[in-house]
Amino acid sequence: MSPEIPTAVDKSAAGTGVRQYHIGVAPGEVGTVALLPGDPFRVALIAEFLTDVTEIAHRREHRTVTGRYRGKLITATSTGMGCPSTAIAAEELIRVGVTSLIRVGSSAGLQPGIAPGDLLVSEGSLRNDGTTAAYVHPGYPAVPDLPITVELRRQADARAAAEPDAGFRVHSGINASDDAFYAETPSWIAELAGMGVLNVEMESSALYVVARLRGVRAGMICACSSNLVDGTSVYEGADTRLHDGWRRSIRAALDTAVQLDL
Ligand SMILES: O=P(O)(O)O[C@H]1O[C@H](CO)[C@@H](O)[C@H]1O
Ligand SMILES: O=c1cc[nH]c(=O)[nH]1
Repeated sequence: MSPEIPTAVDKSAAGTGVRQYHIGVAPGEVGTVALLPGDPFRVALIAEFLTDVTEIAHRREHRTVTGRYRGKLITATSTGMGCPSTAIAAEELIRVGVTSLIRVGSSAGLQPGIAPGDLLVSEGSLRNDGTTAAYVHPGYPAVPDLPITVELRRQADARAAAEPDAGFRVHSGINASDDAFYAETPSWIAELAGMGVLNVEMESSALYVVARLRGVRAGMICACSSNLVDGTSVYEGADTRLHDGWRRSIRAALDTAVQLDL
């Protein structure tokens, strides 16, 4: 029998009600809903839609602003790339009072016909990451909040209807969350596509699992950056379609926050 080792720190209780160690945000500085891009530079893009913008903190990859959209207080915090930093950002935002988390990401299409700039609403995430394995059983599903998901789809469709000549489409389905961008081999991409997985990104599985475990709501809408099966790519060279997709996904997330009063 191994001896019981006493521990001084219980992380499940650590840091509640104080300025957070990684994201640098304190209770009272955030709204109840947060939009989560991966890239700190896209926090500024979200801020363009807000009034009364205040930068709260910028530590490591986590930049946070608050502002108002149609009167509602909105927080935007970047997660950085991948599940480890996303889980930290989600845990710390929840500790300071956020109850709804909407990722506004970029993601690669895995089915033919998904084009750069198209909008992708997540109905669930295949957990190909290490972080969620530290939290839950292998069979535990990574699923978003249903009302948020349905409203994201409705708002995305409304954006497409409002811009009939813009040439983008809306898709929804299961995505994968991979840990390793450059370890996505042709055979892994084909396997995901063969299972009907719609798109791949790197954060939503952690976001959904942490949200479920902590009793808050989460969802995701992405803009397509490239298509890994038909080869339409914006990885090499500038392309305005991804940027336009980000703006539309942010608008759909903000309107979802207002419509559901998150
Ligand atoms: O643009 P973001 O939101 O960071 O999302 C995608 O982009 C990064 C990879 O290029 C990963 O973080 C992936 O999930
Ligand atoms: O956005 C992403 C994430 C994973 N792999 C990709 O090709 N793109």
